[in-house]
Amino acid sequence: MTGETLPAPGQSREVERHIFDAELVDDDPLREPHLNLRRRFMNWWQRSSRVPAALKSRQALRGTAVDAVAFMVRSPWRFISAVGRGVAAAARSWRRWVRVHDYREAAEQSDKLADKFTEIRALTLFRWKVTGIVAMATAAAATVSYVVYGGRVLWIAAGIGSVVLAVFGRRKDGAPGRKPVLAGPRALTWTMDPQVLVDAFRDAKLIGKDETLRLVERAAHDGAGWAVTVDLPATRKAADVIRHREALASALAVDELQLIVERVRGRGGHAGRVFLWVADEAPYSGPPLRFPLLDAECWDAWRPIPFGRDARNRRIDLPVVWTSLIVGAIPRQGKTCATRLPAAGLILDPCTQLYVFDGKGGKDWKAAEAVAHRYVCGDEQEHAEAVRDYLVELVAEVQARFSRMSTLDDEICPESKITPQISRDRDLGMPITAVIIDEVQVYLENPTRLEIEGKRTTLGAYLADLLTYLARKGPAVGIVVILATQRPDSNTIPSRLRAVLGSRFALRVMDWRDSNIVLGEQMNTRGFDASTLLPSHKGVGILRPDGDTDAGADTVAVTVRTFYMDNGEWRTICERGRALREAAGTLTGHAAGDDRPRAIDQAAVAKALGAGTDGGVPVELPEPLASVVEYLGDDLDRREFVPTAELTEALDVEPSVFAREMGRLECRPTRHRVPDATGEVRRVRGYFTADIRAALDRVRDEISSTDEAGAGQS
Ligand SMILES: Nc1ncnc2c1ncn2[C@@H]1O[C@H](COP(=O)(O)OP(=O)(O)OP(=O)(O)O)[C@@H](O)[C@H]1O
Repeated sequence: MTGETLPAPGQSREVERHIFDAELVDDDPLREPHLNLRRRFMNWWQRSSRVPAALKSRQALRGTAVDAVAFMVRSPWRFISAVGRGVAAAARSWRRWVRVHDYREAAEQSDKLADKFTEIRALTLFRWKVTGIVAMATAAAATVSYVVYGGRVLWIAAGIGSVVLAVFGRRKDGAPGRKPVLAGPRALTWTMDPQVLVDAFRDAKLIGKDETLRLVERAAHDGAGWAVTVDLPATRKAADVIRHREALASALAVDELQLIVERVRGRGGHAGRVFLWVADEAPYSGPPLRFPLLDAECWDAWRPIPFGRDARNRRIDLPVVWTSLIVGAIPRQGKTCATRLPAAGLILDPCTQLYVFDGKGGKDWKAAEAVAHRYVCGDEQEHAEAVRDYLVELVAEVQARFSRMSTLDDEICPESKITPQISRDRDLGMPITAVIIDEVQVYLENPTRLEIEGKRTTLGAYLADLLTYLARKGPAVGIVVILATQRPDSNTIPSRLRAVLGSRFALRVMDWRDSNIVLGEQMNTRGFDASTLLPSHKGVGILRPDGDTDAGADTVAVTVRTFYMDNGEWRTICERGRALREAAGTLTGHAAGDDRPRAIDQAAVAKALGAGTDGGVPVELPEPLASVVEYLGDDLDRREFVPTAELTEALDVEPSVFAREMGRLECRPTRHRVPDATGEVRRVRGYFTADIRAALDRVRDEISSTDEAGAGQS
């Protein structure tokens, strides 16, 4: 994924060299002493600790001026609130004094309240009298002063009094009773007062009561929002702030879609440095975003394809070669539009071959017929069978490409992986080949029973096997698999297929489970849940690209509003793609009127698939059981008990969510005595492996009985 274009490193080196040369060449020797003096003065100015930091650069001066203006603007309000707090604090202190609070408390604690009662009462009465006398004396003094000197003196006295109260009531961190219980709305106040930001972090439980933040960069307006960079206290992690973004948004009184939290990596970044950006208003609204490739004459499939913009309006590009993509959403959220974006990039590269299968059977993909090497549109049996035949053809093609690649010399093929040069060399016959399937669930749910090389299966399961093979092995030889589905549930998209799809894009889905199915296990607990997107957010989804994002490996996903292309514009792209292919002589297959299937070695294909699935159809275990079984491996039989803490840490899951999901599988935790690292025996919560094995058997039984019932019906 890439953002806005930055100057190439080579360019910046060139700029540096220019400055260096200019400093060496000086043909006026008379200016030299003057220049030296100036340089030495500047050096001293920059390094001297006596010169205030604010005067050392224009930027620092501007920052200080902004701070000063903000301070002046805030001062009246801060003064009034400090006086208010001073009045409350003074009243509270007087009350404690007049009630002889300390003496009373001490007597209470030593059980001598009854003995001291008369003394305390006498003291209380005396203090009330003192209060009365002081009040009367003050009133008399005020009246006399007013009569003698006029109203001015009262104003001066009130001024001095309020300054004294303001000093008395100034906010001290952690002082009880000095903080109002009900704070006003926080939105944007944090930009003026970093203390509000610290309070928000404390309220969201991201830092402790006694901990604070270090401001790395002061809040500044950046694009359509406010940005700030802070350092967390030692031992606190930026990844946790990202995970609990929603709590922080609540503490800052903004919608979670308005808040962007990123870990700062690379130079100047570390595990505890967080960048926050808060949008001024709800992002992702406004008119649809125009697709930049509408103005491109052609495109290189190897370049990341413009996909959309994030909340900060940064362009998000999606690489498609060497990876694969799944798009999932409930109907009418912009799934087809999102899938057509990478397809458009591939169409505009005349060296790319396209297999387009539309399970919906509408006109969304009709225009692609003009460029597609293979094209199927419809949800009938014949269509599912045609898709199967073409996928088998592709699996055979992958095998053929691997064997051809093994004969290439190291110079052409250095890594036994396709390169741009190989993909464009027509003699090698390995163009980038994209399989794009919209509404893939239509084909994957096909229940027709099949027997492939003696193994009983369904047509849908066989298609899933073929796609799994293509997504797993294909990228290395230039095969790109792009799938879109309206039903991102675990029964429709088997986990063996999901596991090999590199990039994921989830538009709005029904619940967090569906979101996790598209984006990956536990992504909701890491702060990414596509079910929280709004219905009005058409084309807005969470993108989890293959590999690291610019924001680093901890920011695994980004919310993106996709570019939009209407049917007319889509048709224009397809027509342009056809013209490019005609000119390059690369129009083949369906688009060139040739739908003849290629001769295939079915046995070799079945063997390849068999090797990929360990010779049998794997049983689909529900999560988190699948992850627990995978983590424990042989320990599932060897160990007797596994502590919950060990499992939740290893699987990186929220303990409460984990307990609930395991409970649903009738697997409940118990307390058991286990020795810790020091050998001391302690009672800890966890699961007996016998219970996990029993849950595993139950799930396997359920799956096989459903399979048999399905077979019986057909
Ligand atoms: N990026 C976008 N920006 C603005 N509007 C969009 C965007 N993407 C989609 N839409 C709107 O959403 C509507 C539905 O889009 P689309 O047909 O792609 O949804 P879908 O999820 O494929 O629907 P279905 O499941 O019925 O096929 C479109 O008609 C369009 O008006």
